[in-house]
Amino acid sequence: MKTELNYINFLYKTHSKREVAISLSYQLFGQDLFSAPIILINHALTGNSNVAGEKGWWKQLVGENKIIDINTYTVLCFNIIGNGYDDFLIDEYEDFTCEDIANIFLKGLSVLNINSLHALIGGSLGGGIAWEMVAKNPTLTKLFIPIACDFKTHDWLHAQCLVQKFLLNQNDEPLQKARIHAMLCYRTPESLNVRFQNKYNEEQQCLESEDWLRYHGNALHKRYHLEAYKLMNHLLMNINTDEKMIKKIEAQIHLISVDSDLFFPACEIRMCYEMLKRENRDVFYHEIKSIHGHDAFLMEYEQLNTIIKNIL
Ligand SMILES: CC(=O)SCCNC(=O)CCNC(=O)[C@H](O)C(C)(C)COP(=O)(O)OP(=O)(O)OC[C@H]1O[C@@H](n2cnc3c(N)ncnc32)[C@H](O)[C@@H]1OP(=O)(O)O
Ligand SMILES: N[C@@H](CCO)C(=O)O
Repeated sequence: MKTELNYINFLYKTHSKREVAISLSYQLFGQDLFSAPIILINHALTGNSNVAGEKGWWKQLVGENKIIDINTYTVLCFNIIGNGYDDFLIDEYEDFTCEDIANIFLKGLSVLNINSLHALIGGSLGGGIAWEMVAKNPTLTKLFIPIACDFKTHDWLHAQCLVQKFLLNQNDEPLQKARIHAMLCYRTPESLNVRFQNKYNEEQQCLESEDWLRYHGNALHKRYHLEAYKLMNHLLMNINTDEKMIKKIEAQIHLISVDSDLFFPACEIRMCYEMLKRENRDVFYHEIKSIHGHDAFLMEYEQLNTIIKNIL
């Protein structure tokens, strides 16, 4: 499957009052627009609009005869502006918050004449942006499915992103080192200890776990821009959805957490569920059981497939 990048161009004034020429890129998969229900998927930190097909980051979930079946749905995915996938980078990244990205995605939907969605799904940072979108437009979607994320950045997440910021702003392999620290936030002690068992890699003269971390640092360095990572980290630090507005969301809400998530802990997502329940929202809570932590939403496909199949 090969789908092209499309662009929507407009001027946008950020919350910080900077006017920026935006070129919002997106990809469409499956059925032609307006011939089928539309599912918008918001990508996570280092993801992009290429959600399905050979190199699709969620090809286990999205595709022909997959749970998100492109024979049934039109799947739309925007690139978070400045992620570099469309060669567009942002230097003044601190001008943007998740609220700005939500406004930009909503403008994109409006330019495409999409007034309502069958489902809005977002993982991690993409889920944070999705929360900001539904808070701004409570009738936007029939189903709202935020995965491994919350409607705001809590202290713990902010603290991890602060360490990321320190690493990204120093000169010695900034992106590689930040990714190595981030991998520890995306996994758990048990995930690493069970997998690597203190095994030593004779060739590399280091623990297998260290080799794996270095591999991931270098792999991201090869495929990602430092400016883009700084922006994404800054956005993660600035998810700040208006709590009053989320109580007005009309969609059926399905919160999906990972029981071992160190980044967006399940206990916070459960608290959000309780709060929405008290407000009589149509809300459900699902939990992925995994030793792998936050990244389980990219690993535990059997569980995720079952959960999402029962929702759609
Ligand atoms: C969510 C979004 O919006 S998109 C972003 C999602 N994608 C990413 O985060 C990309 C980075 N990838 C990852 O973090 C992980 O690969 C995951 C989460 C996708 C899967 O995790 P795991 O199942 O633990 O995979 P793991 O990290 O061991 O291996 C991934 C690849 O790295 C390779 N690899 C891992 N460690 C090493 C090493 N030490 N030396 C060489 N290669 C290695 C594996 O062989 C594998 O290669 P393959 O994909 O060609 O088969
Ligand atoms: N590991 C994933 C998810 C982080 O939330 C990424 O790099 O995008």
